[in-house]
Amino acid sequence: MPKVLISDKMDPQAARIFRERGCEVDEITGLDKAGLIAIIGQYDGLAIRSATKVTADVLAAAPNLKVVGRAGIGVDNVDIPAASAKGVVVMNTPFGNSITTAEHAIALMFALARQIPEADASTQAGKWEKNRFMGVELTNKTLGLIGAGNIGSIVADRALGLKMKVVAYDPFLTPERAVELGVEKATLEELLAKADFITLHTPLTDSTRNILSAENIAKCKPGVRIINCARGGLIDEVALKAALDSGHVAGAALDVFVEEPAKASPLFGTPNFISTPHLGASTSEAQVNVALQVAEQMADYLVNGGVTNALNIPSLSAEEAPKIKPYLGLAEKLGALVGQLESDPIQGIAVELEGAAADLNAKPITGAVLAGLMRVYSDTVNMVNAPYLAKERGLDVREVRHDREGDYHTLVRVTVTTAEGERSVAGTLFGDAAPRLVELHGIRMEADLDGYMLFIVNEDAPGFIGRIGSALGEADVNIGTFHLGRRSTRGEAALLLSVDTPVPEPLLWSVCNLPGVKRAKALRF
Ligand SMILES: NC(=O)c1ccc[n+]([C@@H]2O[C@H](COP(=O)([O-])OP(=O)(O)OC[C@H]3O[C@@H](n4cnc5c(N)ncnc54)[C@H](O)[C@@H]3O)[C@@H](O)[C@H]2O)c1
Ligand SMILES: O=C(O)[C@H](O)COP(=O)(O)O
Repeated sequence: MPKVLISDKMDPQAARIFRERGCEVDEITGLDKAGLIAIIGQYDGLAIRSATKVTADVLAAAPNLKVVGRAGIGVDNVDIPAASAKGVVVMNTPFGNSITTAEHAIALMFALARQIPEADASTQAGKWEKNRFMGVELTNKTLGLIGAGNIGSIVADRALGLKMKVVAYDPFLTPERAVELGVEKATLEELLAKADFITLHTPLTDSTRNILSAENIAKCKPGVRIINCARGGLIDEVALKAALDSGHVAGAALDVFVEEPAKASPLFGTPNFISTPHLGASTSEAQVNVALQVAEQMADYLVNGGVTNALNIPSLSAEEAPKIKPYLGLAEKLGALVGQLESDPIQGIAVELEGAAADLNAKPITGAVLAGLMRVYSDTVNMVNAPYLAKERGLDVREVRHDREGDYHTLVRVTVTTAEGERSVAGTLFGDAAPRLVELHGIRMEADLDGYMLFIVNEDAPGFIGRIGSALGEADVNIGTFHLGRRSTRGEAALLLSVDTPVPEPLLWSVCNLPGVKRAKALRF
């Protein structure tokens, strides 16, 4: 039974779903790095929010870990390249808290416009400072939206409802989408010059870090009010403090900080500055959404191999997963076959899909071929890290789909290129489920690739099969199945035998030395 650790505070629905889907689950929150490293080794899945940092050393201490699930959107607390290299799938829940976070941005915009937190504190202190708190209306003001993705679009919709004008800067926003959203597409410079309020809704990347730098803050309209419910690091906090002090920025509301938890900040105590402790996603509705979704997704992966909302592997819908699963088995076996057969370094690999296979998502099938191939060199390779390792090794990987109908209703062909040229193997699915080899190096041959096998290339000549049978018999190696094929009568032939026990090295040598044998390889599936 897969074992999952929930390491951040999560709605109890997550644990319930994990159990219902057949996973064992522990909830241990508040662990420091050493504490997490000490226990992570026992788990197949790790469910987190933003507090747990899944660093390379945490991953290194997690030999059984298969999936990290983020109950939320941002995955900047997960070292995705390190997870990919270790074959760990990283998933998030990209929509479950979007409305809630957009509402928090709108709430902070209102709070800034009417200085609600300061007015509240003053009133409760018995001051009744009616003349001190003069606000501004939102109606007819311009909201500058930096980032018009899921959350940004919801903010735009709500702001338009408040009769604001919305200008948006997002390099991926198409003119058509801008029209659909009812926003004016702008450059960053235009936005900074026009906006009365600016709200940030981008991830933290190299292109967005300090997008509100001292220089860009200086380009803003005097009296601008700034809201950040996305990620700390999008605003230069020191520059923001200076701009608040000078009055160039009339107010700022941050839910997120460069350093979190933000126990101290140059901004704290600044007039017209509002802060919340990363509460954007903290509503009961959003937390139920993300908890249910992350547990469903992780359990689906751990139990059925279904992949949804993964950031480092192509997704497989619940509908696709059962259809594609037998292909993954076939693809791994074909990859393992070519990986074991080739002695020369493989320079390139082509995965061709024909018939019914051509209608499927090729990425996971290619991932499985690469995993089978590279597992020959390392048993920690899987579908997740295989494409990364292949890229790292400079392997040229191609996917080809053929519309043509071949001899089989579905076919996967794997062709490898080495210094010696190209060689291919092909397989089909019998009854849409059972993987079956149907071609090996251009020779038609039907076989199950299973257990211990012996592959022999020889000259087709009378008496050869008897000699092989005797050699194996003398070494007490029992033959299970026997598959024969040849290019032409008395030409090159190939033999694929399944055997009950491993082929010992001395037997392999004596087979190689039999008259007519060109080469022989012991295989394992
Ligand atoms: N405060 C919270 O609790 C909270 C809750 C949920 C999400 N978030 C954060 O909010 C952010 C937005 O989430 P989302 O779901 O809308 O993400 P999203 O991926 O749907 O949208 C992000 C948008 O940013 C745009 N973008 C990327 N680079 C840009 C750049 N250089 N300049 C301008 N735009 C750029 C993208 O094109 C995309 O449209 C994320 O960082 C997420 O982690 C915070
Ligand atoms: O990216 C997110 O989903 C938000 O930052 C929410 O983070 P949290 O789950 O820690 O509240």
